[in-house]
Amino acid sequence: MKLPVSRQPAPRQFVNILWACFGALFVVTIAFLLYVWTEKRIDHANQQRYASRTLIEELRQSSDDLTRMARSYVVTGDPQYRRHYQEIIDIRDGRAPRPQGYDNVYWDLVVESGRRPRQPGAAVPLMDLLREAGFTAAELRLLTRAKDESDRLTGIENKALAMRDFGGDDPDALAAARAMLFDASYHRAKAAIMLPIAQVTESVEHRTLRAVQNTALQANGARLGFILFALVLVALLWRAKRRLDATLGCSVDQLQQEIRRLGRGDITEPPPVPDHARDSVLAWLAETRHNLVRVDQERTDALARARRLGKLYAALSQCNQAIVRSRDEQELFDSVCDAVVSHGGMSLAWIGLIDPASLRVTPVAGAGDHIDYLNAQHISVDPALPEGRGPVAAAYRDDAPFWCQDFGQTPQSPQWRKHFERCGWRAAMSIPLHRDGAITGFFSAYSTATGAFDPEVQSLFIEMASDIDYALKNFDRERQREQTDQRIQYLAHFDTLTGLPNRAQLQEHTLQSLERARIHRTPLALMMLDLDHFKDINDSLGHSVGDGLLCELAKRLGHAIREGDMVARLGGDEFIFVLQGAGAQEATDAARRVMELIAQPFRVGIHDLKVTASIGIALCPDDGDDMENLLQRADAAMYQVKRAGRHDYRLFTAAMHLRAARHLQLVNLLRYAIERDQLRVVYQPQVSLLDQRIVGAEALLRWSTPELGDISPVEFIPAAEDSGLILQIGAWVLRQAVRQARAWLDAGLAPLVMAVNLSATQFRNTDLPELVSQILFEEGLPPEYLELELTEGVALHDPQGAITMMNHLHERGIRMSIDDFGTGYSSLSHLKKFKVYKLKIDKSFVRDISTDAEDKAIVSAIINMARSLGLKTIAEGVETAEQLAFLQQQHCDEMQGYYFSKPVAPLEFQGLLEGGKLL
Ligand SMILES: Nc1nc2c(ncn2[C@@H]2O[C@@H]3COP(=O)(O)O[C@H]4[C@@H](O)[C@H](n5cnc6c(=O)[nH]c(N)nc65)O[C@@H]4COP(=O)(O)O[C@H]3[C@H]2O)c(=O)[nH]1
Repeated sequence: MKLPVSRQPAPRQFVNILWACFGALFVVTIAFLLYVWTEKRIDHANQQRYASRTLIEELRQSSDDLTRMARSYVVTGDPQYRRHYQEIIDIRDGRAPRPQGYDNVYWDLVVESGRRPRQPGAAVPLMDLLREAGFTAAELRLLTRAKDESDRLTGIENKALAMRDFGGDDPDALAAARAMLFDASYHRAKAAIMLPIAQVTESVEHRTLRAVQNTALQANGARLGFILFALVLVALLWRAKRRLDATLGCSVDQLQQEIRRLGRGDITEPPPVPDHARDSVLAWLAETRHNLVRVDQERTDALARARRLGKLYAALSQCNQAIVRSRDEQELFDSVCDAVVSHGGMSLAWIGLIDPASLRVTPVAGAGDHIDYLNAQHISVDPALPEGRGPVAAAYRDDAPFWCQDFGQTPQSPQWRKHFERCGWRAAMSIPLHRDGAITGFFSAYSTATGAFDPEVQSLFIEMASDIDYALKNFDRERQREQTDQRIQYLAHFDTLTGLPNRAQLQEHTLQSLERARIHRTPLALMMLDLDHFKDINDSLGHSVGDGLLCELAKRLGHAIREGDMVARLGGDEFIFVLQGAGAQEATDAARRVMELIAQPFRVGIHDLKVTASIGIALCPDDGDDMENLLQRADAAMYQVKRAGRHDYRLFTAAMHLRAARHLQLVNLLRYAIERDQLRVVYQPQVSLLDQRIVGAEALLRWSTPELGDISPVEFIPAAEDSGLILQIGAWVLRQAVRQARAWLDAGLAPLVMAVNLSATQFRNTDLPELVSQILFEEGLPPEYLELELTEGVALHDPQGAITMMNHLHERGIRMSIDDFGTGYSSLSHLKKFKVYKLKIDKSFVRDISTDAEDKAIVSAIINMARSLGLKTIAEGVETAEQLAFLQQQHCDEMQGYYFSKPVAPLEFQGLLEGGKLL
């Protein structure tokens, strides 16, 4: 890590001074060497001076010694002098070895015993030594002259010595010999030697002295230079030391000690830095220590944070594991709170759920210290309340995490502050939890450490909260899925409206019951129940009333069965009973009981309803041993009850089976009736009673098959309706009738209104107005010549739908009449809204009007009511003159019946038309 050092690095001056020191040291060294060299040169000059003098002295001394030896021998005749004399000459001329260190008086070489005190050296002629001794040429010339003079004197001396040798003790010879060595010529010869020697000596003295002096002068200069540079060096070193001290800021020892401390990792106390040393190594060291302390602190903080984060990551991991493992919210909340406290190092963690109505927050999970705090608190997010100003309320207000790093610095309601101080909490957080985008609760945590929620910790907690949100969403999804599964399961087995078992469960149950019956050879009854005229209730009072009735009925039926039996709803108002162990007797008893139950009025809303039911019963094994057969047969039995006037029960019989089989056969054949050209339309005249003219025709369908011959519409029209084939067949009839009306118009016959029966299925088909218009358009018949006959029941089943449909047809100019009027339960209020222009009085009333006073009254009432509503009336089934008379008397508008004509083929009808009046 790079430490932040506030000042510049060591000044350059110190280095410069150091370099100057090195330079000075170098110069001092050179000066010293120079000085030493000059000193050596002085020595050398002195040595040369001394050596020169010694050699010159040896030349002079040897001459003197020779003189002395020669005189001594001549005087004494002692041969040793004679030998010494010769040895001196031999040494001087290099014929005998020169004793070591010999440069002075010859006698130094001779002791009395004859023993020589010095070791012999090399034999070097004196002249050679002189030549090598560095004399100048002039000096060497003088020395050579002196040597030559010495050698000449040696000649004289040799003569004297020879005289002594040969003269012996002869006084003359002796005197002559002595004279030769002491006379003036001898002295002159001697002086001739000494003169050049003296000259040389003087010259050498001068020369060598001068050389010594010169060299001494140079040596003094070198010494001076050395001393000077040494002083400079000392000065520089002093400056360097000062600079070093200034740079270091303390002594090297102290610095070393400080660095050693630093090296040991001891950064506790930074060294004291005096003011003048603010820009020194010591200061930097102090700063470095300071920085190290800071870095160490930061590192410690980072470690602590990393540890805290590590704990929180562990808590997050635990939280995620809890999300994966928890089976429900409570387990999740408990686990998360535990994880945050035990792994995340928080003092307390809790989760509370909010009641949106009261804005109260109820803790549902918590862990950590002072958990009792939660239970004792009223927590709210209502800012109007004192308890609604805590962390949770703050998080709620902004729908965002709330962080409080230091309670001491945060304005909180005194109530919260008191609690937090008591519990030792310094920091807190609260994060809203969401469900479907709305706040559902809060995830809160408290810490005893100030600033515990730094950004990393915050983002971890936010992540944790979003994980909890995610888990809650998953729980919701799972719950929804379970509910959906249960719902699917329920829907798969139960009827949603009544809660009774549905067809699927009925099937399962019946199969099991049949199996049991087969194994135990016991009987079983299957009972089908259908409410009578339920549709009328549904249509007149609304579906909700109808549904209410079915629910009430289901309750009663549920109570009517024994344990082990079942009642299921197949749909609409159709219920099935499976009665185990029930034979004919038990089944009819059960049917009776059920009918009695149903006979009691039902209270649905404000309505008291009285209903009846038709029940068909099939028995196992007599009528079949599988569910399909038994159901078919119970249905057939019930159908017979319906046909027979309803409100009864009936056991299935073989005859019913035949009827059911016939029904099936009819449907099968009817499917191909059009394409096999088995259908035709006949027309029955409708006559005006005012002038007895044919004013209309009713189109009636006829069906004849090779297999079954002529089949009555009373039989096949219901089959066509049941099978849905009526839509196709009805459209075909409509087109035939319209086409026929157009043909008669085209034939120039008097215009008439063509009445065509519409079944309920056709009337409910929303495409009807378009179909009728299209046929009229395609066949070219104006709409006023068409009349659609609706049975009263058709209009009553869905009055509102009927009104809408009639309006649509009316807008297209198509007329409508109500067929079979009087058999249904027409509401006068509805009748007013119906866009019909004619009521057709049912033939059942007409049949007995001549004899039955009640029928007379009814027919009379219908005619009067129609008149008051501005509607025409037509009576059907008029067969007798009496009937006709009564109707005329009642001012009925039109009539239709065998009395005038049966339904006839088109050609025949055309004949009737062309015949004019029928009566
Ligand atoms: N006893 C007696 N009967 C008389 C007399 N005058 C007419 N009738 C019969 O009364 C029925 C009148 O037709 P409806 O009431 O609409 O009753 C019709 C009608 O509801 C239905 N139907 C016939 N053709 C069609 C059709 O094309 N479409 C639809 N939806 N229903 C049709 O079949 C029913 C029976 O039709 P039909 O057998 O043709 O029987 C006809 C007719 O032949 C009479 O003086 N005495």
